[in-house]
Amino acid sequence: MDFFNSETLIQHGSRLMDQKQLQNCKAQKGQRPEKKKSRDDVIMQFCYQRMMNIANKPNIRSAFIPPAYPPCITPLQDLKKVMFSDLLIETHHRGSYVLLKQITPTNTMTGVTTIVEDQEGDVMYLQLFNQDERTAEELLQIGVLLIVKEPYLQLMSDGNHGLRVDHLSDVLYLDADDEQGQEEKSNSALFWKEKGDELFREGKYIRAIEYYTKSLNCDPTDDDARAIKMDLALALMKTEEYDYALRHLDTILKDTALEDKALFCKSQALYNLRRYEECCEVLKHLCLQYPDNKEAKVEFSRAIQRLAEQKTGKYKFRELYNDADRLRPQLDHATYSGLVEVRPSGSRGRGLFTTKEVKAGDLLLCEKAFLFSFIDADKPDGDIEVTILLNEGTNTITMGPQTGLIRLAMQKLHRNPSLIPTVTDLYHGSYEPVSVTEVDGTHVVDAFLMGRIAALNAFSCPLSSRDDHVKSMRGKITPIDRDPIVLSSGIWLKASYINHSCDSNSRRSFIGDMMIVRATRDMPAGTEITFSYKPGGDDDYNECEKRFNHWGFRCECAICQDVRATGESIVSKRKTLQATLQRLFKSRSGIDTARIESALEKLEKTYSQPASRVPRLSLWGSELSLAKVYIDRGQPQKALKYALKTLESLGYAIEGGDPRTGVPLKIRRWGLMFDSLIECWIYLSVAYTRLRAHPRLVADAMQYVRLTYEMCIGESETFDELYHP
Ligand SMILES: C[S@@+](CC[C@H](N)C(=O)[O-])C[C@H]1O[C@@H](n2cnc3c(N)ncnc32)[C@H](O)[C@@H]1O
Repeated sequence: MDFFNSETLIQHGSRLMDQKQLQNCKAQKGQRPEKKKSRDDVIMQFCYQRMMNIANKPNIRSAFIPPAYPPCITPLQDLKKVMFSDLLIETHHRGSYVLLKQITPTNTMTGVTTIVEDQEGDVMYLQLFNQDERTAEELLQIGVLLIVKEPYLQLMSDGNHGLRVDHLSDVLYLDADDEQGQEEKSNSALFWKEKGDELFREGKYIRAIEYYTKSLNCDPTDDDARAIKMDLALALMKTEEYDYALRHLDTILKDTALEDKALFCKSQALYNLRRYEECCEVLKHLCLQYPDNKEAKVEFSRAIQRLAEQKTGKYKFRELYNDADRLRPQLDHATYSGLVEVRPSGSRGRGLFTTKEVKAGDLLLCEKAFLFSFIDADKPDGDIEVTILLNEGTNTITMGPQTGLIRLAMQKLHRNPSLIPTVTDLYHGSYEPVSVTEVDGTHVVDAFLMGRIAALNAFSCPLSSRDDHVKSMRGKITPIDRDPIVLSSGIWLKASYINHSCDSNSRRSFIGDMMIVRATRDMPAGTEITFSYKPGGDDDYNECEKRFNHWGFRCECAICQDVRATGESIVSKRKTLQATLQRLFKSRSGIDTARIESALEKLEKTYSQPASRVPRLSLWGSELSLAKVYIDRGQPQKALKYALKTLESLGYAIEGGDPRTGVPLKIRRWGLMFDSLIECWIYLSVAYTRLRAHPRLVADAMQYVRLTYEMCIGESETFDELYHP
């Protein structure tokens, strides 16, 4: 089965959407669940499902996302304890909580599932979504006590009833010793520290943190407290809870015995939070105070490199490619955003604007993904897992790597709450999140808010724009026809403020999880940067109206406005002519250039506005194909004509370039940017060579090949490897 065939997946998703389960749920809403199965039957069924899941890992996992519901913001002490027998189907039990004991191992599917019992011995499925695997592995063990706040009882697809938890702060993991294992009780700080050390050595960092925290609560001496905090900070670094590590480290930095260890740990926490300036300060101090610390020197030079990238936007792109591994595309590089800032953008909300004048090709952003999820497409089909999420609230289907982003976001923010405001500030439409940010000592991150943010801000992307370009050069993929099930998806915080325009002035490209945005036009300071969210044409009136429904806006760029003003019948004539042209280019009896030229003339007549005002999206592709035909047939004059026409149709204004006069070729006004324009400029240079034009013209055309490559691929360091000048 071809997992990247989106049709198959969409059909699979639609079938699930139609499932009777949804109707059943609605019909039973508010009812008390019927007890059809005995406790043993429920446990046996679960264990069987778990065994099957382990034995034949399914390739497609699917899950329903219920209509949005807010996280619990009431402290536990104000909630009332209830039992399973009090719960009603499809109901959020506001003001209540259930105390549960885990009685089976876990089964990991789209969420983590286990069987729990309440204090009356009734059993039920518990489904925890957005949990990370490490927490599930370390904390969810048979015998563990949990509290689920404001429980939500669902009818599951297999007919069983289950508690569903989406928000991480709605589950509290109790200390099992509170209710059992009394022999483990101790008031000795060192007893708990030793237990923590043991768990740390076993790599069970979450539990080690639990024990170090217990140890600190047992009134250790000042010296012991500092040592425990150091161990705690090291465990927190392992679980990527850098904010919390910093909090503890700051209290022990005065301890001379621990200072270098604590400073080093602090520098690493700051580095991981991408606070490079502060990180450099700490490492500078550390290197001065402890000149023998070799590791600190290495880290200092790494942090200095990041800071330089952040400040200057100078990257060694070759290094980025070397670092970007198919299996580890997350790169260790800093974000540069020196020429842009977020400002209000009228009816478009906020947008990203230039702060200085920029030239076509200038680097506007080189941004490290905040979140990144990918599928290794080189795996055999049988090993690829695809998740499909069916959203009952918005009636939408999400699949592929984007489905992992919500879980990643929840975990990252849960571990590092200092990052929450930047993420929750991203556009989330009309979704209204709860205003409480902390409850029961835990930060509240709304899973449905993250869902909206991911849906409206995530971009799908290739793992390398350059590799894609090479593949498309070899005819393996056509960028425009790319299957919508792409292989990676991420959220880039700054780039999330870039609004869409079909008539855009920038291009984004990717190396691993770094997004590179370059200007494709000369722009004065204060220009709003736009790029295209979704490729589209100007030959489908209805599509033009609906293309951005997902994002909740209608594009008002010059191209879309012109499609509307042109009217449905002329616009659909474009489609017919485009189909004719495609047929003519594919004709087995040979390409009839006269007929192609005549169809192109007719197509040109469907446009009433000059191309400099409204680029002609239906025209340029065929003009470029015709230029290639003329190059192949040794007719350089005609090739030159159609290559120049291609540029003109995309809104470019070209000066000079006449092979007879040799007046230098210069772009007076930049138009729309597409990868295929690299080819277009190559045809121009070939045509000039064959026409024996002044060598300056060949050089001018080649200079634009390089610049176009830089805009589309993100860098020009690798240009010469592909295109020898
Ligand atoms: C990724 S966000 C872009 C930043 C957003 N404007 C903000 O205020 O944070 C996408 C949202 O921006 C708005 N948007 C983007 N392009 C637009 C356009 N051309 N016209 C109107 N709204 C647009 C839509 O609301 C869309 O859902």
